[in-house]
Amino acid sequence: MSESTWAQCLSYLQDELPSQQYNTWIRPLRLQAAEGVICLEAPNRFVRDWVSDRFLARIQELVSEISVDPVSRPEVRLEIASTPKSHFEATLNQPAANTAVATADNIAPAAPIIESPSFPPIIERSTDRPVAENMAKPVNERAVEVEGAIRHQQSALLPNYTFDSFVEGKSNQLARAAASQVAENPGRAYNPLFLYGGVGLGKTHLMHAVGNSLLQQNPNAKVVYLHSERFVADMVKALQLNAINEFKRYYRSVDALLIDDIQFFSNKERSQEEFFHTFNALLEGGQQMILTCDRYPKEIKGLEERLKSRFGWGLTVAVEPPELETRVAILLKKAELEKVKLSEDAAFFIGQRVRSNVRELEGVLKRVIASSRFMNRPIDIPLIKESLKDLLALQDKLVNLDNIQRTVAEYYKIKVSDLMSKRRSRSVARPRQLAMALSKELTNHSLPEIGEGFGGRDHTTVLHATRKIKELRESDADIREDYQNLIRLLTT
Ligand SMILES: Nc1ncnc2c1ncn2[C@@H]1O[C@H](COP(=O)(O)OP(=O)(O)OP(=O)(O)O)[C@@H](O)[C@H]1O
Repeated sequence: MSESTWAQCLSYLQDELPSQQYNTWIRPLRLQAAEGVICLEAPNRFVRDWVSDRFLARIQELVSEISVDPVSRPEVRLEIASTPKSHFEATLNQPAANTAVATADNIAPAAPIIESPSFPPIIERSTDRPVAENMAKPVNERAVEVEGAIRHQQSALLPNYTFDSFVEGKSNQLARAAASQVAENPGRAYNPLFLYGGVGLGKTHLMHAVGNSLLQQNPNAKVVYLHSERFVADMVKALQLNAINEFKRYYRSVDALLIDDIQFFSNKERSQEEFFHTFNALLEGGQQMILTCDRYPKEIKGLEERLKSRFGWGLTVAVEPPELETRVAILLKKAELEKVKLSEDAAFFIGQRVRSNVRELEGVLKRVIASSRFMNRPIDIPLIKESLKDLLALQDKLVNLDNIQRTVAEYYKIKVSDLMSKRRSRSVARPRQLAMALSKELTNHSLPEIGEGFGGRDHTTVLHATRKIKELRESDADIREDYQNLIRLLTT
């Protein structure tokens, strides 16, 4: 099969599947030329099994339809791209040390240092110490200095960011499953694990959960967590100290490298170059990498193509904003951790009103807990209303029936008056039902009020609409995606 037939097949799949599924499962597949068969390479076993269970039949069908010669229909085969051996297998049996971070003495044998073939100009320049001053220092001294500086700056893992304290829901199920597989099988399950999604949705939490679990299994493991800006700063420092080899050695000696918010590598060419080589060395050495980003790798502007494509070699998973049930479960869990009594009704009330992300949800809960302590009152709905007065007033102003109707009409390219009309054709009836369901979810209006706002309909019509949309969100990927997009448009 030619590249172009596969591209055609991809474009069908892209239309058929929600983007998250397409990006996670289909996009990483690579076509390998073979005679009479179509060999698709999956980056790892997990992707291969998943694609095989859920998408292979459809891929086969499409390939047969698209193929020029219908008689010799090629068979589609899925294989795993060859993966490196896990570095953890080699280090797991080493004696435990008191620290999870290497010292100059206990540094594990470094992965081969690949010198950059070309040396682009340094653009992430810093000016606090002239290079010449450091050139005079003996190499060992510089190495210790760089090691010390890096170790000093490196962030510690947060001990409370564990799998136990992470509440699972539909929005993060896949990411959590992938993270726990990485924790069980570092360097082998998926490398790198790439978590992406909006702010405050739990990417850092999951990343730390893997790190904490690795340290629990092997206290001697060198698990390094840092923000991408730290990597850039360390590199600049190393260049100033004329100790870039020590920098390379340090980062390549880790058992697991966790880098947060890699979108900050954007337009930092020298850092990308350095990271590219670190990445290759770690991958070759079977050392685990986990990366987070606020968007899908291919959408990061100012990032080299070769890095983008390498990020897809492991598993790329989205973390979505949590749905209501998960928001409520998170609130109950956080209250339990804080040893505070929170009824389900109260959690539901907050969860319905705070929808953007988990960090905001936590902030609101903290405010409510503080008010309850301050006023010495139990957490009930009147107390919540009082302590969140400003936020609720602002929300009422922002999300109302009017702007829900306008947003939905715009989204489906229909008129607001269609939503009010009695027209029953699918092209307006479905958007109308969605708009009603969103009104129920996002505003404090009662069913009769919503019915009234949609051309004087009965409250049972609104009830039917909300039930129908709930059902469709389970069974119809397009409706699920539309609903999430609309929530996002209306609440952020
Ligand atoms: N599913 C969850 N269960 C429990 N706590 C969660 C969950 N998701 C997020 N949190 C909490 O929400 C807060 C924000 O999460 P985190 O810092 O991991 O977000 P993030 O996706 O990395 O955001 P950013 O991109 O802004 O760094 C943290 O305190 C985290 O513990």
